Amino acid sequence: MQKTTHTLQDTAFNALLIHYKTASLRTSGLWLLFANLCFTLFLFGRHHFQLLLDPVSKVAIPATIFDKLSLIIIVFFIIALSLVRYIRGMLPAMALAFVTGLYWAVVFHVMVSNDTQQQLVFPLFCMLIFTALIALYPSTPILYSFTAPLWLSLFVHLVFLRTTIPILEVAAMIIASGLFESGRIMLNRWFVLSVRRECDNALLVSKLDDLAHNDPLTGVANRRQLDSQLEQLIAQTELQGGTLSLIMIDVDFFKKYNDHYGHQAGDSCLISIADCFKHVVRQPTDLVARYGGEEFVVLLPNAGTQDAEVVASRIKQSVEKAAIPHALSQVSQTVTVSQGIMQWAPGMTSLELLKRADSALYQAKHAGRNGYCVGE
Ligand SMILES: Nc1nc2c(ncn2[C@@H]2O[C@H](COP(=O)(O)OP(=O)(O)OP(=O)(O)O)[C@@H](O)[C@H]2O)c(=O)[nH]1
Repeated sequence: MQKTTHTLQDTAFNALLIHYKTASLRTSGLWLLFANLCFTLFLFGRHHFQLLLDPVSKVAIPATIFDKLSLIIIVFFIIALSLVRYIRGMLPAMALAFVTGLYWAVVFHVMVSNDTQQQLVFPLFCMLIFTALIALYPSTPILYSFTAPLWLSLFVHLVFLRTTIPILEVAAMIIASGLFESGRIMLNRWFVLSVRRECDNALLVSKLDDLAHNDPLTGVANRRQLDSQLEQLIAQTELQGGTLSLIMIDVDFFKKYNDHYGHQAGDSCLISIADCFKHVVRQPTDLVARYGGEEFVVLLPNAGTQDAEVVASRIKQSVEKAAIPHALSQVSQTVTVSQGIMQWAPGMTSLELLKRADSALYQAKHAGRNGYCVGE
């Protein structure tokens, strides 16, 4: 039982985690693509910045292949920005992240190969990976799809394409990697923890709601829910017209049952009887409630006396079919119930309706039990 509850809790938690991951990645993915577009625009505009900042030297940054493809790249980012909300599933998201990361890896390669632009690479690399970290930390596979080509291109360049390995730059890259990975783990833990808290709170609220509205033994509605539902139904029927009936049910010779079989068996008997009631009413409009002790009430909206009598006879049959042995009953060898039916009439309060149903039940008891009487 406890294992089942744990599995249900885990399932709820996993569903919530996926929901929040998707929602968060959808928003932050947009932001990341926008940041990428800004970085790209900066790169394409850097010739003009350079000339603006240093007009005397007139040293222009040489154009690369990317400057020639600038329009295509900007259009790619704009399309990706407008498509991001339609992305469903992990693979397409990873593919988009990978293509974007690959684009930057190639950009870096071109920049590193071009001597005058090398100083831009490391700051741009750091900005990109930390921007990606902020946006994509809820999903490690998507984050790594984006950053893996970047790490790889820088690593290959530092280690294989240089004549001597630049120790300082390698050290800076290792520090950046350490900060990135520890930051990712920390942010991810906070994310999972906050979703876990949210899930626990939701479960707690649902448990409290259950306790506030349902009877803990039988699981049917409790007196509080019955009272509020009855008031609502009376107000509704008064306003819109229509019919409303109520059946009050009492288990026959239940004191004797308890005395003979014990209180625990009495509890099990009440659970089985409540199950019988639940199975014979219309769902979800009718309401089965525990009125108190071994008394139950069935509320039947849009039902007149005749409909209620049909339900009462179904209840009788269902309880008989359950065949719960009752050695001390004077009317049967199994547990039986007596029922009082009352139809609501205009002007009748909920208290009056319950009182009249109770009188009808009293009549049914006097008439020999294991049956029902209709109140007036
Ligand atoms: N096991 C159990 N017994 C309960 C519970 N609530 C009430 N009872 C018992 O139900 C019995 C009700 O007894 P009575 O009101 O005398 O009614 P009865 O014995 O059914 O007699 P009749 O209604 O005349 O047929 C009492 O013994 C209560 O202790 C419960 O939650 N569990």
